[in-house]
Amino acid sequence: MKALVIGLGGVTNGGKTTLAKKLKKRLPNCDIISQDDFFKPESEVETDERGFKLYDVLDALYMEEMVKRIRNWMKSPASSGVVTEEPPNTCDSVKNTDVYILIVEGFLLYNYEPLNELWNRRYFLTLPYEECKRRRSTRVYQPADTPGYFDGHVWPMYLKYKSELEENASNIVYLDGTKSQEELLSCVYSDIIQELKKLREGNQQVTT
Ligand SMILES: Nc1ncnc2c1ncn2[C@@H]1O[C@H](COP(=O)(O)OP(=O)(O)OP(=O)(O)O)[C@@H](O)[C@H]1O
Ligand SMILES: NC(=O)c1ccc[n+]([C@@H]2O[C@H](CO)[C@@H](O)[C@H]2O)c1
Repeated sequence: MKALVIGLGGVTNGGKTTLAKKLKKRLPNCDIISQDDFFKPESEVETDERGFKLYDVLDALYMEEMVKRIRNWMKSPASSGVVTEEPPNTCDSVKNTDVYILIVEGFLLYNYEPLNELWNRRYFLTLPYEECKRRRSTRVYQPADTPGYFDGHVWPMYLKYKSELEENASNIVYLDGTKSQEELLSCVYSDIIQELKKLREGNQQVTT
């Protein structure tokens, strides 16, 4: 059995969750793990001297639990309940596939060492400051952003993380999050199909 582990990272409100759900609908045997499900409870998240809760750092997340969840999936993808009906709108090259696909979506995926060896392919959605701030202002988190939170914590942490990636991490496919949902979907979908084909061709080489 073969598995593909896809990272869908990027800026807050970049459209990660939206894109992951659309991909799942079009790909066979596809499951999603969301980093947002691993946030610590508010009482365990540190507060800085300005009174900002420090949510946009790895310390705010139960990362070991997330790695365990991913590794469990990899041990036995078929038993995680993802065996799906053939998606009606998928293309021929993924029909009758024995490949399982895991999409891990989240805002801090590529600066956590234990995850680095797991990815088959990594994407990163970006947004310019204005658009990110606009989208974020329409969302209500629990707890809600306090005044100045975006400019004082969220955006600076994102810039720091992104510049670390640009310096250290290779093979990340950057995506412009201002593109339409359809365009992003078709770009990432066809790229994943190429990865599936590579896996299949790899299979053939082994068996013939
Ligand atoms: N391509 C797009 N163009 C315009 N708006 C989009 C696009 N994709 C998503 N959105 C909108 O942007 C907002 C954020 O989307 P989404 O929740 O998918 O982002 P996210 O990256 O998962 O955010 P976070 O991880 O911070 O919760 C939503 O209101 C969504 O409808
Ligand atoms: N899910 C949460 O517990 C939570 C609480 C407060 C803020 N956030 C924000 O989620 C984004 C990642 O999706 C980060 O930018 C956090 O600020 C999440």
